[in-house]
This record gives sequence, C-alpha cells and structure tokens, in this order.
Amino acid sequence: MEHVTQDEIEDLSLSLPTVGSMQIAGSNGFGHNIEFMSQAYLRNRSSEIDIEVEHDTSIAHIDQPLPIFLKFANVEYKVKTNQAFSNNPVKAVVSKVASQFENDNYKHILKGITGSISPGEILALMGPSGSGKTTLLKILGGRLHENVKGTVTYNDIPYNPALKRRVGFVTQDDVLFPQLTVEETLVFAAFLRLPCKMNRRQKYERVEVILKELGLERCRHTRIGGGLVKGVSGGERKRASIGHEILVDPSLLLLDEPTSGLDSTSANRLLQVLQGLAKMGKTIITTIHQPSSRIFHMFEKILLIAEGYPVYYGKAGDSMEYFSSLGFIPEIAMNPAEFLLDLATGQVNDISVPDDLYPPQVTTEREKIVIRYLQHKYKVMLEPKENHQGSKAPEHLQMAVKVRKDWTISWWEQFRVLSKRTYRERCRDYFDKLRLVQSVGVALLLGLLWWKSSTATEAQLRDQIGLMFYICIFWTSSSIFGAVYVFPFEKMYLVKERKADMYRLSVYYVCSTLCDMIAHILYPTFFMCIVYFMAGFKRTVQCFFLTLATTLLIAITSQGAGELFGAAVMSIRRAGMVASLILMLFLLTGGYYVQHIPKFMRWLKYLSFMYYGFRLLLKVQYSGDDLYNCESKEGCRTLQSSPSFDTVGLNGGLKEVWVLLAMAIVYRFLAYICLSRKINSCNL
Ligand SMILES: Nc1ncnc2c1ncn2[C@@H]1O[C@H](COP(=O)(O)OP(=O)(O)OP(=O)(O)O)[C@@H](O)[C@H]1O
Repeated sequence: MEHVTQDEIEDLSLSLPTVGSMQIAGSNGFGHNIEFMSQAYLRNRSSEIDIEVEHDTSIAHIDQPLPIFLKFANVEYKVKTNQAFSNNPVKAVVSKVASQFENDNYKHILKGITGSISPGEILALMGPSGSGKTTLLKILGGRLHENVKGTVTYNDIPYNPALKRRVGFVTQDDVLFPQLTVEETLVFAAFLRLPCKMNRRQKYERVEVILKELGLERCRHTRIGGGLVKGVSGGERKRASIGHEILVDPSLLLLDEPTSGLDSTSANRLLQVLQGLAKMGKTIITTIHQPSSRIFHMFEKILLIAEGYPVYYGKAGDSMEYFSSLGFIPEIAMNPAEFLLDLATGQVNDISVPDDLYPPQVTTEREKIVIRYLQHKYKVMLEPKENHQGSKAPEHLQMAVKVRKDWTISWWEQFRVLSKRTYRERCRDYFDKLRLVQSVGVALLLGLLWWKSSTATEAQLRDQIGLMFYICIFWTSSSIFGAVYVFPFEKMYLVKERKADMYRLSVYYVCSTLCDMIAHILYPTFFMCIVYFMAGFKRTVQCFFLTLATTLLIAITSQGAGELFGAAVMSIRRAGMVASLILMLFLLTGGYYVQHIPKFMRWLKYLSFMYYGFRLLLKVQYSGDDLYNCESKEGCRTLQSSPSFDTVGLNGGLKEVWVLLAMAIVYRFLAYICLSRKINSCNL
C-alpha cells in the first residue's frame, strides 16, 4: 500500500477548495481516490468548528477498506407473536401448552434466504412493503442475532464485534441531530470516528472530500432539521446520512431505502455515488422499493423477497429473461422492477401467467398462487441462479478482520468532542431559551407577590415559608422535566452511534449530564438573585449564598432523578407520566401540605428530596438566634418550636446537604445502569 507524504499533500494543495486528486492503487487491487484541499481553505474551516485535537505531525494511516466477501445461507428469522403474551391468563396458558406441541407462536419473517456479494458489487434487496428486506439488512449488518437461523459470514468467518467499525449502516429514517448543520454533523463524526493517528487537518480534509463527493457543499451551513426545525431537503439529509457512514471508509455499506422520498434525478445521482463507492472496493447492499429502470440496471445483483421467501436471486439484467423462460411474460411494456414487484405481490393483471401454475383448488388470492408456484412447484426458484457460494475470500483476508484498535480515540478526546457537540446541539434548542425566560418571568412574578421589607411579621413569615416550598416545587419539577425526556429523545441517536462504536456510553452520559447541568445551575441562579431580594429574605451574604446553594442542590438532585426516570422507561410518554406521579408523591410528603402523615406512610418523606430541600431552606432562614432579624422574634420562636410546617428541630446541623448529595449521586449511578441496559438491548 502506498502512502501520501505530508510534503506531497502540501505541494498539491495550492488553490481553493480542491486542487487535485490522486489515484492510489491498493494492494487489494482497488483504487482509492484522494483529493487535496487548499491549506488556507482548510484552516478557515477548522476555525469555524473549532475542535482542539492535539496535532500529530505523523502521516495518517487510514487503513484501506478491507474487502469483504459476504455470504448468507438459509437465513431464517422469526419473532414471537403477541398471542404468546396474551393478557388473558387462560389464553396464555393454552397458548403456552400449545406451543410445546407446535411451533405456531412465531411469525416467520424470513424463510431461508441465500445469497452472496463480493467487493465492488451492489446487491439490491427488492420486494413489497413488509416482505422482510430491512430485517435481512439488519441481520447482515450484525444488528439482529436473536432467533436468527442460517449462516452469515464475512470473509468466511462469522460476525464478530471487530466488524463494527468496518460496517456502515444507513437506516431508513435519517438519524441525525436536527440542530447541527451538515458540516458540523460530519466534522463531529470525523473527530469521533476517524483514527487518532490522523491529525486535525486530515480529518477536515476527509470531511471536505465527503461534502464534495456527495454534492453537499451548497448546504454545508444549513441545519439538518426535522420535526419543527427547518432544515435541508430530504435528499440532502439522506446524503448527509450516507456521508456520516462513508466517512470512516467502511468495507461493507448497508443502506435501507436510500432513495425513498427522492425525485428520480436525486435518486439517480445517489446511485451514481454508490456505484463510485463500489468501484473503490466496497461491498454495498441496499434495499429499494420501486427503482426506475435506469436505477434497476445499475445493480449487479438483485434479491427479490416476497413474504420472506426468496423469489429471485441473480443478475438484475437476467431477471426478465429468467421469468419469461418460466412463462411469466409482461403483456405491456414494463419497467423490470415493476414487473418483479408485481410478481412478488401477486398483481399479475398485466402479466401472462402459465395456466399449469394454478393449483387444483383455485384459491381466491392470486398472489398466493404465484408464491406457491414460486416456492413449491418450481423449486428451481429457491436454488441460486448464480453460484450461491459466491467467490471465496482470499486466505489473507480471513485473518484481516480484526479490530481497528488504533481508530479508538481516548476517553478524554471523546469527551472533548462530544461535549462540544452536545453543547452546540442543545444550546440551539428553542425550549432551552424558553426555560430561561420562564425562570426570570416566574422570579419576577413571585418577587412582586411576596414583596416585603427585610423585617417581617409572624404572618408574613408564614407566607415566606409558603414561598420556600413553592421554590422547592418549581425547581424540582423544572429540573425533573428538563431531564426526564433527554434520554428517550436521544435514544435513537444513541443506539445508532453506539452500534457504530463511535464513543463510550460513559462519555455520552457525562457530557449529557454536564451540558444540561449548565442550565440547571444558571437558571436557578438568575431566579434566586431576583426572588431573594424582592421577597425580603434575610439580607446577609451567608444566608443568600446558602439559600442559593440549597436551590442548586435541589435542582441538581432533581436532574439526577429525572435522568433516572427517563432512562428507566426510555419512552417519552411513559417518562412524563412516571415523573409526574413521583413528583406528586414527593410534593405531598415534602413537609408542607401534610404535617401529620400516618405512621405507616411516614417513611415516604425520607425518600423525598423535596422534604430535605425544604428543611434546608427553612434551616438557612430560621435556625439559630443570631439569624433572626424579623420584627416578631416571638413569632419566629413559635414557628421554630411548633410542629407546623415540619420545622421542629431546625437548629440541627445541615445534614440534609449530605443526604441530597448522596441522592444526586445514587440517582445518576442508577440512571447510568438503566441507560446502558436499555441501549444495549435496543435495535434500530
Ligand atoms: N420484532 C418484530 N415483531 C413483529 N413483527 C416484526 C418484527 N420485526 C419485523 N416484523 C414484521 O416483519 C415483516 C417484515 O418487516 P421489514 O421491516 O423487514 O419489512 P420491509 O420489507 O423492510 O418493509 P418496508 O419496505 O415497508 O420497510 C413486517 O410484516 C413486520 O411487521
């Protein structure tokens, strides 16, 4: 393998933005096109998205894509049907007993699919909706293992985690952060996924090449968008998704419906890009719904699936001839893809079907006839038209499927890149700005309602206690709801990126918590600065900072609780319900509304961080003789010694601080465990 030296790159990079390209012949016989960017141009780019990564003057050795020969034989997949989990206990028992005798509790999704593909080829998985294309793609990408029968080998060895960084998987729905621009998306991915040996400039170079190759230069500064955020077009988003995957030069590229939603020109252009990638030695498998005839002929091979059965596997160009030889002849001029899909769905109105295909008892659904014909009468259809064994991977490649260890950047580097991305993504969130306005607005409103001089009567003190509890409620609920949706919202991004081994889960968790914590610290600080002085709390520096610290502690503990609820259920709807229920419970047992909790339920208040937060706020304001500065000292004493508002024993130390700190840590620890369990068991 040849390497390009730094000098060579610098000599060649003279003008904007691309000044040359160079063809390198790899030892495997596949060419690699390297394009060079102007130094000045790249310097500008790097300052726009400034990620500081230590400069490494050594040459980047992006190991060339390892050619992958993929073979799959008799792949079967089934899932348990709901019947097995019926809510009716009688039905459940009956179905359990029945399942011991027969295997009818399973839905068979793939029924013995066989095929192979070599580097440089594009295999298209075709078939009607629900036929099993995505399922097969997931199995081939190593994303689905349970209940899978048959063999899938990569260079003649089974799937192993070392392949993670050699497989690119473009999902049907583009899973990209909506707030980031196209360029930012690729740059952050480059800094997380490309080998640590590559220096910063080389990573930017790679992004430039991808942007150019995929025609994304025009929209490089446009946000990805999605949902309520306006962003790039569907085709551009799809190309950005592909760019995200081909950035790391994967050997095997799997794409699920890459052309869906694209006009025929964009779809054609995308296929040309895929053809270019295949020519570079990549093995490409794509599912496709209804390709135009132009696109159809771009595929080397097609695998037609109907109801999980392999109906045709072979060269795309031979398919019409093959079916004609069996007696299936289109009566009108038809796009071959349309013809194959009609056959697979049983819509044979414009196709002449040989008479002897109909079984003796004529069934109502013609599609069943076709399938039955294809599957049972003409067994030849199940046999490969081509040699299913595929070309054998050369011996040296079998050993080469090893982990790209030097590709993994350190925990600290991952943290630096990911925290920047998380911050950028979240600080642009409209709802975060809304929360800031909400905090300041509520603070002003409360300040006006509780407007007081620095001295207060006993009655006013009681009002102040009410305000303190309100502050507890406000920051508990605001922080819980600010955190509870984070993991359910980001679940799909997290699953996708973890499957691609982009970073460690611990890095994600720390970045997410710390980035959000900025808001959980800033907003209560603004809030308290306004309310504290308007509501006439004790005017001492010590008291102010202690009250502020208590509020922050409440917010941070609540954030941990929110993360825990979100990670435990991982569903937006359920997370909200769980959070409101628990919040309600904590609120009632927080020591303000109910002072005489029945003995058997008293333990509940010790679980409520609102109880500890409220007591802490009261202690800071009302404990110790020297802290009284109210008009009615007698009133304060009465308040302190009365059992109302749970203020008994306010003179004790600030042990609640430790309880809240411990809760904040335990909640986060549990949240991390839940998150890792949920994410590891999740499939995209
Ligand atoms: N975990 C599952 N549980 C139950 N059914 C499933 C499961 N996974 C897939 N299926 C079913 O298997 C069938 C094939 O699904 P798959 O997503 O592979 O189809 P597809 O050919 O990719 O369809 P489309 O083109 O619409 O994306 C569908 O009927 C689907 O409902």
